[in-house]
Amino acid sequence: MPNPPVQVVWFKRDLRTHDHSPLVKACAAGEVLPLYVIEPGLWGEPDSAQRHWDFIAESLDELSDDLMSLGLPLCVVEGDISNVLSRVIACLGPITLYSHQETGNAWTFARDRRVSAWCRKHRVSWHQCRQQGVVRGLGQRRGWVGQWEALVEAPLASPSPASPPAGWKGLPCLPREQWRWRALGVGREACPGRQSGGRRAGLATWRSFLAGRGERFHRDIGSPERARNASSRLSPHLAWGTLSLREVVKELRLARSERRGEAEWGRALAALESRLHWHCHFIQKLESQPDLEHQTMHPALKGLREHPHPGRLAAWCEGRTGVPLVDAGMVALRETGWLNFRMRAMLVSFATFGLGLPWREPALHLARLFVDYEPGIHYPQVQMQAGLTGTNALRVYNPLKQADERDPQGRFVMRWLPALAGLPEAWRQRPWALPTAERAELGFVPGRDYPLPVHDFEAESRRWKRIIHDARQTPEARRDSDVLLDRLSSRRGTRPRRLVPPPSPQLSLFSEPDQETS
Ligand SMILES: Cc1cc2nc3c(=O)[nH]c(=O)nc-3n(C[C@H](O)[C@H](O)[C@H](O)COP(=O)(O)OP(=O)(O)OC[C@H]3O[C@@H](n4cnc5c(N)ncnc54)[C@H](O)[C@@H]3O)c2cc1C
Repeated sequence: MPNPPVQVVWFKRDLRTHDHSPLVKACAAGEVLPLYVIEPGLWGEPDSAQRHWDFIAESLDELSDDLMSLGLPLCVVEGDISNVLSRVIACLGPITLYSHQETGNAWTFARDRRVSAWCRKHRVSWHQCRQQGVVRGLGQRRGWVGQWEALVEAPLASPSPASPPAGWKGLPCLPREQWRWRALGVGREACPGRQSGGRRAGLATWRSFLAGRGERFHRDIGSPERARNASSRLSPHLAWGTLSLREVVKELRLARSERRGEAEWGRALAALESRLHWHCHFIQKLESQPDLEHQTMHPALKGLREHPHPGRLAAWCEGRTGVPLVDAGMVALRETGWLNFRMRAMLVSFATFGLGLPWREPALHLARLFVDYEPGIHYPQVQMQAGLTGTNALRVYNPLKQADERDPQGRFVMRWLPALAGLPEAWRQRPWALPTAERAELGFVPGRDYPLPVHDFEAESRRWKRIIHDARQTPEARRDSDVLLDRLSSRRGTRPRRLVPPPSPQLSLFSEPDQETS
């Protein structure tokens, strides 16, 4: 009689054992091999960075311990996933493959197609489960909200103890010390203030939010300084899957019912729940239109802003544009790997409108700096803030106005740009305008002690706003906007659909045999 297959659980952006449907199913089915593959192709992509790996490695460390308590080893292997799976079969015999669905970048999409073909060729069943409220192969958004609700309302899944296959030690699993401190990726800037990886750090962050620091969430998330403490800080844990979206939403709803009658908490928790919807709403956009990673979203806006301006790009990337709130944001991001939403939006808005840069290089630079880099949120957000969706109101952030509203005393700017700390409050956000008398008295020379603005960013912004506004007004552009709205928006309304969008390119992944969703 042939051996029963070994259940291989392939961990990707789901570095936990709790509420992990593929692991639960595998443990119920037989002997289990938990597998994490360090894929050189993925780490050679321009959006990868050492800080991502450092967060992942800390998370794998804990995952390994948590699996051990179920009786299972974590096998970390380096190589191409199809080769690794072939090696597993050679060593252990037939397998069944389990994983979560992934909406990653174009590289992971292509890799999943290769894995799918490999599975067909080797007659391996590949069971893929949903972990986000993202629906694979969705052509348009009607009913999407109901599907999100069904996912988060489903019970949490706990794996039972299981045994590994007897021969697993014959696999080329790397010892912990070899992967734990590995140097990988292209973005190597040190990140001393990075959030720690691992489920325990994720739970501690989440519990501290619920226990107190979240009460002012809705009031403080717009402040670059206060948002660090007031917002949930769940993003890297959701992006790398040390926490599951479902467990967070369930605990959030419980907290909402326990705090009924506490008005501030009610507003704060409702605001957070909306954002957990947006999380999946944005990832669904990339799932439905994967070329958003490389292509400008709206056809009428393609090819408009193409001049690379290498000097301006370098100044923006290095935090020396001469505009303090922009530069402080970039330095804070480099040092900590995190910024609040508004600062992220402003950095993109400044790069694309204020400096007239094409969106792609700034998007990659930010992807490498965000510890929580999540392609499905990142690229649609970048396109939106660059004014390229054609469907949203054109919103351009002026960093001087933002500074007056969000950092009026210049605390954030002083913290990240110490060169400006000695200036009186009125000039911290506009050091170029420091009067001559004060320059002598303070010994501060604009252009020497802090860069002068590289460019007339206000005039450049107005120019791009006009160009993009005009390009959106043609009948063809409006027609294209309707198609995009139908495909990518999750409005609940009954607006009649005017055009049928083309089928989703991801549909091919969904419709391959041996794939299931749950
Ligand atoms: C240009 C740009 C790029 C971005 N890139 C990323 C990215 O790569 N990864 C990422 O997780 N977020 C990204 N965001 C969204 C948002 O800024 C971050 O999720 C948020 O700042 C993370 O901090 P937090 O966990 O404390 O968020 P909270 O405000 O506490 O929100 C909780 C969770 O909700 C989700 N969320 C919050 N705001 C948004 C939003 N506007 N759109 C979609 N989901 C949201 C995130 O998963 C977040 O962790 C981007 C925003 C912009 C403008």
